Amino acid sequence: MTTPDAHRVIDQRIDRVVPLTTPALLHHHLPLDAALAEAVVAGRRAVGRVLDRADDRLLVVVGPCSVHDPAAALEYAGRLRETADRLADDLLVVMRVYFEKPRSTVGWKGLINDPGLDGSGDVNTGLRTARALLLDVLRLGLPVGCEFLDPITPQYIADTVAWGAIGARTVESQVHRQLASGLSMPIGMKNRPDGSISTAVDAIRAAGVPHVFPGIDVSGTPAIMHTRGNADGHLVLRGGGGRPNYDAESVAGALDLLRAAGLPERVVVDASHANSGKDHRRQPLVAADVAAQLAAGQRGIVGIMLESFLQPGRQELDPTRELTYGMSITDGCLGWDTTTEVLTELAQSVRTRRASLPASA
Ligand SMILES: O=C[C@H](O)[C@H](O)COP(=O)(O)O
Ligand SMILES: C=C(OP(=O)(O)O)C(=O)O
Repeated sequence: MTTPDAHRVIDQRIDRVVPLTTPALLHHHLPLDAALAEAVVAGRRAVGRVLDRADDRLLVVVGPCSVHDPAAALEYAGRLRETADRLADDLLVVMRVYFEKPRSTVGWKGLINDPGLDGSGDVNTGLRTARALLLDVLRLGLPVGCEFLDPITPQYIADTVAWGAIGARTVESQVHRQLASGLSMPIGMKNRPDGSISTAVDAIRAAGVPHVFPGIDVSGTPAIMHTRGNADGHLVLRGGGGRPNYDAESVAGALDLLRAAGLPERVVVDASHANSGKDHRRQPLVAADVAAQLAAGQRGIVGIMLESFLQPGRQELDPTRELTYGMSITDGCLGWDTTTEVLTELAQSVRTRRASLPASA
């Protein structure tokens, strides 16, 4: 307190302050060893090569809408690893391991914020659980993808991540654009919930250049971050404003916007969210449309995102009822069987695209 009256003006709406572990301490207890660090570097490089079309495979970011049960997420990762290996000639599979949920109004904000699923907000446990799971997924041999929402969480987990997203609700935020400019992995910028694509294009441009902003360093100390800019920014089409934007015409329009902005013409299509009207049963239809575009030779689509878990659909987080194992508590997900069918179809479409294009294209 700086003056005797400070208590009258400081933290008037803060109920409680709980110490937070530092990134360095978490890394100390849950280290990324040399082999895993090499896997992260290789994963980021592989994603970058697909984005640059030096590799003609399709990037597939697939996994639960959110992780609420690490055991179920790890079981999912084990299954995904086998499928990813089987389809590795055509698909670069990155597992969605999402711990931070941006909410339209209120709701569960993800495992880092509330690992107890009960509003108790034990962020220290959340960070520890999240990092442990990320390391486990890496050990299984899968690269991971996360959304970065809170500006300080990357110091705790970003060293494990091969692909990141800035979500639809934060893509216009300067804080998130600055953050993306310093993140070490390729970052997908979602179009805004109202469907605005130009906002995401602006975000790619903003994150592509250096910034200076206050943050924390790995020791947890406040620090002025001088970033280099992220050249691997790309657009993620997730639909919005009541309409999808995965169809060929929308994709062509988005590629035009990127070209006009002097950016690489490449998009990832999110088959979920407003592209499926949040109905998981529609994701295969979106994927089939994307597959048809690929088979017709569309090279501007470099990736797809699917929300998928062990069980299809979603369930309410209701403290009075036991949760169904392997089912989403946020947006509805494809079940495992449908996921493998969709991935197999996408791999076939990549082969068709490859066969239809000259080798040097
Ligand atoms: O991906 C998950 C949700 O779409 C996102 O967190 C927003 O959810 P909400 O609109 O239910 O808050
Ligand atoms: C919240 C998400 O997506 P969006 O930002 O597109 O709503 C998500 O992918 O989990």
